[in-house]
Amino acid sequence: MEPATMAWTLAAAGFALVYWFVWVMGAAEVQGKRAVDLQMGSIADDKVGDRYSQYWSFFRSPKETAAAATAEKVPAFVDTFYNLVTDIYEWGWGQSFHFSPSLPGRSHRDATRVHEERVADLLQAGPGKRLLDVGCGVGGPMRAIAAHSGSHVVGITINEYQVNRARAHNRKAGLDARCEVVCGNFMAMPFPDASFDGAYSIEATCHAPSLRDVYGEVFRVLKPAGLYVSYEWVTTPLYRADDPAHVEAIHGIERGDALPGLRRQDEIAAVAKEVGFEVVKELDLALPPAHPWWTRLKMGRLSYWRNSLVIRALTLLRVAPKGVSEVHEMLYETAHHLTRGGETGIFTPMHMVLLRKPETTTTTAA
Ligand SMILES: C=C(CC[C@@H](C)[C@H]1CC[C@H]2C3=CC[C@H]4[C@H](C)[C@@H](O)CC[C@]4(C)[C@H]3CC[C@]12C)C(C)C
Ligand SMILES: C[S@@+](CC[C@H](N)C(=O)[O-])C[C@H]1O[C@@H](n2cnc3c(N)ncnc32)[C@H](O)[C@@H]1O
Repeated sequence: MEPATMAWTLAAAGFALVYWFVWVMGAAEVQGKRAVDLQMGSIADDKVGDRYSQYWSFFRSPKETAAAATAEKVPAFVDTFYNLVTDIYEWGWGQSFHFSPSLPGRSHRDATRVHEERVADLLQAGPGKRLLDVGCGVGGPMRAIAAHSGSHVVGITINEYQVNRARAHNRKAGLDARCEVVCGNFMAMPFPDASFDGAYSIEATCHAPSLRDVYGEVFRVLKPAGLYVSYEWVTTPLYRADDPAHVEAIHGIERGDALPGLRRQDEIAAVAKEVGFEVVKELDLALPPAHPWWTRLKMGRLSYWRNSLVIRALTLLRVAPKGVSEVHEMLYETAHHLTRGGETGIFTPMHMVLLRKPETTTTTAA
């Protein structure tokens, strides 16, 4: 072969390989985000590195920092985290930012949908009902629940970038008339008292420095007899604070997921009762006969490696902002800690509580 022909053939093959690797393989499981579209939320490209260091500085705060001062900073720290990870999550996981028990012989997408529809069924949702999604992400669960039940869903997230992504997805799915998204803090919600028939939170309230504050707000905005379902991230009774391997896994989960501190399983219902809820049902959905939720993380190892290469190449070509690689590495590590948490049984991301606001509430004088 002529050297020139050889060079052209190699160049064409190289181009085809890069195209396949980045545009085809690199697309999200639920198409919508491609590697070439990765941004860092609303952070300007040249500020990604700074924000990433800022994120880590939260975990380096001096011990003597008053707990209250740290708690005040949590919403801004969580907002920064979601600016950094939202696109990578969408690209590598899909539009629902949570886990689900795996369903043998069925896709991740099916398992995710079933876990979300369970919420709608527990809430007895239906047409004419107005539901609140507490910590809605980019709205994967909201769309599934609105489509399954016919209800109207209002979602709240602290992250403005997610609000825009969620609204765009709602429009694209033709569900924008029944799915609304609001930017705000779920510990001080911009909704009137008794304005929702039901509410749910999927793997979101673990970001709150005080569960009492979120549950108290949900209680306030629910109508009397309204139901609330929450899937909580907690440590299980198998967790031993004197086992260094346990501590490492739990700290790894907290650091890689913007958590001010994981709660114990038995704290959840206690807080719910304190704010006035009746506990209708409480169950760890990760327990057998459910199939492991962490197998999806384990099976993804090959694609993480591919994703890492794609991100490095795009950063080098200046298509993706600098700093994305570091964030991706952090998530890779987090996946390892989450898997350890699941395999050892010391952690669950799906401790489910079904709560009811009593028909009549008595207000106690202060
Ligand atoms: C509820 C929360 C988020 C839970 C999960 C949706 C995410 C937790 C860890 C994330 C991921 C880890 C590894 C990434 C991988 C290296 C990358 O190539 C593709 C994306 C990942 C799979 C990413 C996807 C989302 C998670 C599974 C928390 C924050 C409370
Ligand atoms: C892991 S994501 C889960 C999103 C969604 N429930 C899902 O399953 O796809 C957690 C969500 O909680 C939101 N969140 C965390 N702290 C918040 C706060 N203080 N106020 C409002 N939203 C918050 C985040 O912005 C994010 O949307």
